[in-house]
Order: sequence, then C-alpha cells, then structure tokens
Amino acid sequence: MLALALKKAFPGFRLEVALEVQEGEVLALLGPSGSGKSTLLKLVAGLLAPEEGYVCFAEADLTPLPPERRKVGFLFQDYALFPHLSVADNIAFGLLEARWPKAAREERVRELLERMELTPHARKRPTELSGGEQQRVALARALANRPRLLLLDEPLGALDLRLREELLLFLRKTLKEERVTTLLVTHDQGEAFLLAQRVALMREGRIVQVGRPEEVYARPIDPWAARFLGHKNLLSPEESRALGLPPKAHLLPPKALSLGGPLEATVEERLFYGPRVGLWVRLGGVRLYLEAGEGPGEGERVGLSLDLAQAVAWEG
Ligand SMILES: Nc1ncnc2c1ncn2[C@@H]1O[C@H](COP(=O)(O)OP(=O)(O)OP(=O)(O)O)[C@@H](O)[C@H]1O
Repeated sequence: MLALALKKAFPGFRLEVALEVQEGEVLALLGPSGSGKSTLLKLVAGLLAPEEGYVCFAEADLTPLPPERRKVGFLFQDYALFPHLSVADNIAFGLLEARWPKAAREERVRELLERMELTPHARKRPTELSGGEQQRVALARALANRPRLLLLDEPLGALDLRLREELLLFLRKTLKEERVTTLLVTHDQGEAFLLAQRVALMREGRIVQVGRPEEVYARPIDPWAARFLGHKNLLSPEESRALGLPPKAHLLPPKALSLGGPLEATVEERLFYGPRVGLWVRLGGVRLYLEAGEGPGEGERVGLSLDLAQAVAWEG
C-alpha cells in the first residue's frame, strides 16, 4: 500500500493531502490547472521535499530517501529524456542500472518499442522525434523496469486522438496485468475514469472528494465538483421548482433526459461531437442539456422525457 500525508507551501499556494492507495490500484488525481497535482506527484517521487509529512510504500518509509532510491517509475511533463542517448538506450537506461541480463534487457526494450510504435525510431536521438514520440519514449522508460509504484503526470498529454486512444488502452492493460500501484495525474476526466479504480478530485491543494469513477460522477460533492466533471444541468431552487422538484438546488445527470416524450421543448443549440450530439433545449423557462445519437436541428420543437428520480439534491 502507498500511504502518504504531506504538506507543502509555495507563495500563494498550500498543499495539504492525506491519501492511501492499495497495492495494484490505479488512483487518478483529477483537478484544474494549478490545483497541486504535479506538486503532489513530485513530493511522492522525492523531487520536492515536504515541509511536513511522510510517504510510505509497501511498509517502507520513503520520506528520507532521494528519488533514485525510491524505486519508483515516473513520467513527468517535461519528459527529460537523455539527449545523448538513442531511443532504445533511453528505454534501457533503468534496466542497465538495475543490472538486467543483456538478453532480458534487449527483449524488454524490443517489446516496448513495438507496443509504443517506436521500432523505426530505435536508433534516433530524442531531438529527432516529435513531441508525441518523445512522450512515448518517456512512457516506455517509466514502465521498462516493471516498477511496483508508478507516477504518471499527464502521460498521454501530447498525443493525437488515435494514438491517445490506443495508448490509453495499452496503458490500462499494462497497469492491470503488471498490477502496478499507480498515481496518475490528469485533467482529462475520460482518461481518469478509464484508467483508474478510484479518482481523487483536487482543488486548491486539497483533495475534496475520492471514490470510484461512477460514484464521483453520479454524486459530485458540490456544484464546483459537478461543473469540473462536466455536468451541465445544475438547477437553481427556482429552476428545480419549475420542473416539479422540491425548491432546492439539484443536479440533473444528462441521462435523466431523453428525446421523445410528453414534454415540449425547443432546441436552442445543437453541438455535433461525432458519435453523438449535444443538445441545449429550453423547457418552459429552464435551459437543459442532453445527449443523443442524432439530433434535431436548432429551432425545432421536440418531445422530451424527464426522469426526475435521477435528480440529486445538494446537501445544505
Ligand atoms: N517550484 C515552485 N515554486 C513556486 N511555486 C510553485 C512551484 N511549483 C508549483 N508551484 C505553484 O504551485 C501551484 C500548484 O502547481 P502544480 O504544478 O502542482 O499544479 P497542477 O495541478 O499540476 O497544474 P497543471 O495541471 O497546470 O500542471 C501553482 O500555483 C504553481 O504556480
């Protein structure tokens, strides 16, 4: 298990976090820019020293150890590949340090080159690669040594959509198969939900909610968390009452609404996303968002059904 309690302050910023991650679990830190995700990861890696607190993994206290003695695989945003080494040697670096036998080393490097679609680039230097290619090298290097604890900061950040989806599935499979305890930083909710067994929402240096992706998405702790997770139907007490709910603030998940039904609404905006469309509709005085496979055009009148049982009231 990874267990930590950490405090760190920068001018105008304070981080204070306590967290436990089970062996083999992937936990995603999800939060807006500047919420402290990278700082937390650097504290765990030993690249930053906390003012107070500890980091323990598998019952060993890592707090006093320098980064290289923590046996942690990590990938940070500024990949920091070794510029004088080839792609293959960058990936093999940790294996050499850990004295893997030559044959096993070569096999592992070959396997990772292939999975990351880097085989044609094996002999190139990092400066001869695109951003996405460099990122894949960094990811391969972080995974090479089969670390028991892995820290990933936006591992899929600079990739195009196709590679991102492929690597996402590859990463998901690898983390599951190798049962690596992982802390993953992302501001992409979809990535967090797909990769992690639990997500921790960070805001202003603190964790405001932790839970399974389904739980956190269905029951965000407050309107801020709901908005951050992409919820759009945050109803005021007046809007709630207009729809037949008690006069309290509510969250209405998109699946509580569907096209076809007894209510009459007008489509105000139609957003084409490819596999689905997003529709902003007006129902009486309330503007609501829903998604559909294909949608009517802007200005059209549509039938709507509304499942009020799915509405979540905010506490207090
Ligand atoms: N070395 C540093 N010195 C001073 N302030 C810092 C330092 N590193 C980070 N900060 C500040 O700490 C806060 C948290 O930064 P951090 O990089 O952890 O956020 P983040 O959630 O990872 O953001 P992003 O998603 O943009 O990477 C920010 O306000 C940042 O300016």
